[in-house]
Amino acid sequence: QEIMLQPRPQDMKVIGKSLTLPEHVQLIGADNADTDAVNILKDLFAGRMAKKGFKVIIGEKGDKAVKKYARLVPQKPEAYYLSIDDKKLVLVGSDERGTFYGMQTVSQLLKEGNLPQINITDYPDVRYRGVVEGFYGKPWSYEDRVSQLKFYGTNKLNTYIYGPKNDPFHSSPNWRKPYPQEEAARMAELVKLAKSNKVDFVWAIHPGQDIRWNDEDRELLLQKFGQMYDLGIRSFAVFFDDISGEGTDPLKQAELLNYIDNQFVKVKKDVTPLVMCPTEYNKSWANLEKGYLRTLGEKLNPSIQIMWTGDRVVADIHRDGMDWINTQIKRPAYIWWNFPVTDYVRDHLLMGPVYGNDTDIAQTMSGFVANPMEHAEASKVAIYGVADYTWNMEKYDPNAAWQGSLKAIMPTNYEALRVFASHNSDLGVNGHKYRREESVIIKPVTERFLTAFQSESAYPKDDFTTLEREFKSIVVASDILLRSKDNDLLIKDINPWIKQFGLLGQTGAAVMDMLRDLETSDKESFKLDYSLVKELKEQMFELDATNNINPWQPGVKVGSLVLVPFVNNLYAQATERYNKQFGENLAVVYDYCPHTLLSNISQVKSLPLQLKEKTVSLSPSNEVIKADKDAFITIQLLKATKLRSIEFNAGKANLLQWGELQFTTDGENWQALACEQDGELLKATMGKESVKAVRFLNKSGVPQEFYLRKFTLGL
Ligand SMILES: CC(=O)N[C@H]1c2[nH]c(C(=O)Nc3ccccc3)c[n+]2[C@H](CO)[C@@H](O)[C@@H]1O
Repeated sequence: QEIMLQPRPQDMKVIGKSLTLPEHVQLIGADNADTDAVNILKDLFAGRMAKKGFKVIIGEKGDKAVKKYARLVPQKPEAYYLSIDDKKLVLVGSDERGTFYGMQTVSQLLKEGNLPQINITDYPDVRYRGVVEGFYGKPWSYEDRVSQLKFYGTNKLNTYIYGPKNDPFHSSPNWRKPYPQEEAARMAELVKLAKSNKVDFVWAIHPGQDIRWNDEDRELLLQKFGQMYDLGIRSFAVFFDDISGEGTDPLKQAELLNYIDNQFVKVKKDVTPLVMCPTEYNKSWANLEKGYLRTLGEKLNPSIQIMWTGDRVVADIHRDGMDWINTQIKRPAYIWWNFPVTDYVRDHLLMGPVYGNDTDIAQTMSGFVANPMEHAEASKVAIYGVADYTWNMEKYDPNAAWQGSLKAIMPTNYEALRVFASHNSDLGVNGHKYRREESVIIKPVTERFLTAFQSESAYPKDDFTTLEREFKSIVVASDILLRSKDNDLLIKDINPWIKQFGLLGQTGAAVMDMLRDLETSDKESFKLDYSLVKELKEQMFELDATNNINPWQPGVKVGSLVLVPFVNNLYAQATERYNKQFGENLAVVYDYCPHTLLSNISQVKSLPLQLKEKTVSLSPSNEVIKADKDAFITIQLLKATKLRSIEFNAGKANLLQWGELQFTTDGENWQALACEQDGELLKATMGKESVKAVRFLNKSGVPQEFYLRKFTLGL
């Protein structure tokens, strides 16, 4: 059976049949070998230690115990040589981390009391590998970080950069202040845990927005680094991203960083190379004439690492982009990869595979850290992938890593998590124009099915079965995840999304039932299923409106790229088909809308309201609308809301001669809206009031005819 290790080793050969774990194990070299590695070893072989028995020889290059094997260890940082045969286990690290990582591999190899006979020569491709907690929004909790640091140790990631934008003591103006006692103590505990997992805890400071280029601030910054050093931190970063003003001066930035490097890093001697995030941290912002990057490249001490997000703020990393930036900064860039961060799409979860970065660029970068979601556990899917990608880049397999991550995060209910994650991986429309694949397997089935259904040809029955089965698997997956004990932190954190996912599964299953009712001409069942879908959509709307409230992207979106549009489309198409087949007039609703259309015009009253991206709009009608005197068309909102815009187009340039746009704040007293007419389009001037309803009224006292081209409220 193929041995799958995480991350994938550089070279592995099975050399014989599996061994049953020997009853007696004789440790050789443990006294000098890496303590953390020896602790793992002693845990694995607990109760089997003896003076004689199966030899376990462990140590780092230079240790006497492993001298005869030293030549087999690659001359690279964090490398190890591991050999297991029927007489002995030999583990030699090029350094302590290498031995530790070798023990992580032994832990994975030991399954149900058996060990394979195997030779492994292994080392990481990328020097600094891990995570930058660098997002806007709610910082990770202490519990989150404990779980993360252990996960990094297991997955051979060696870097955690602490830089949460919303930590007041990380950024302006309180970067100058020490952490309060309790927070400092928690930080010190995390630093200890990081150390025992061979993770560099890099504390980042973000001073640029208000830093003054003077001795006082320079000393205050060194003082803060000194306080963090006293908490046990031995790795430091200075971020100059997302700032404006004096702090963006590259010469001043370089002078400050060199000063820190010379007066702190080099003086302390046990501090790792300084890391900095530049203000121009992606190619789309680079101003070559100003020479910001060139200045940093020329002036910054060579040991200082310069971070880079790629061709854009959110981008996958490619060879040409790496060659470009490395020329500019005169050193290999240290990648800050803005994935799976969702602080700009907070209503979505990104739990799909890590893919899209070139796999022939390991030698072009000094580091690669991922900026995660505020959802720490859910971010482990991507972090696991980054661990595999940065350890052995050329052999990286996105899907294998993705499947492995799901098993690592939820070993028992892995299949339920796979269903959930497969439909929650795209970001939706966003300002960075960064998208991901989603629902990859079912996507072609939905497209083929909808095309067939729309063309009124018989849809493929096996596609019907596939879709029906997928929706049922979604309902089952949601139920299993909600009750799973595999990973309480994860289930608690993404609970609203799991519930929403279950509702989506029920909605999809009910739409498929509507199609079956059409097939069997079962009108009553169709109307029941139609109502069930309407009810489920209202529940999804309600869940979306009352969870994950935030000023940026509130709500809880699931399956937004493929499944939700498919279900909405099919619901509308099936209703249209029903109305045509049975001469009925059920509202053809695409997407649930909590707001209400009121009208005394029969042609208008059953038109659906659509709610899309914070805009409520009445579906336009192609027919001529006959409006008696005092006829009205009203959009009534669920609750009084300040509006961004009101637009009305009736296909008439003289509209204001007989009609009027009005609003009410209480649903009873109406006031005229000041409007400007641009051709046929009426645009209201917005006031400060919260509006309960807007209506168009025929106040001419005589019937009028017009077209309903647009009636839209911007929320
Ligand atoms: C280096 C970096 O990406 N910095 C921040 C950052 N900055 C931006 C910007 O888009 N910044 C920006 C855009 C336009 C104008 C000023 C700043 C995105 N991000 C990340 C993703 O949202 C965010 O997590 C991160 O803290």
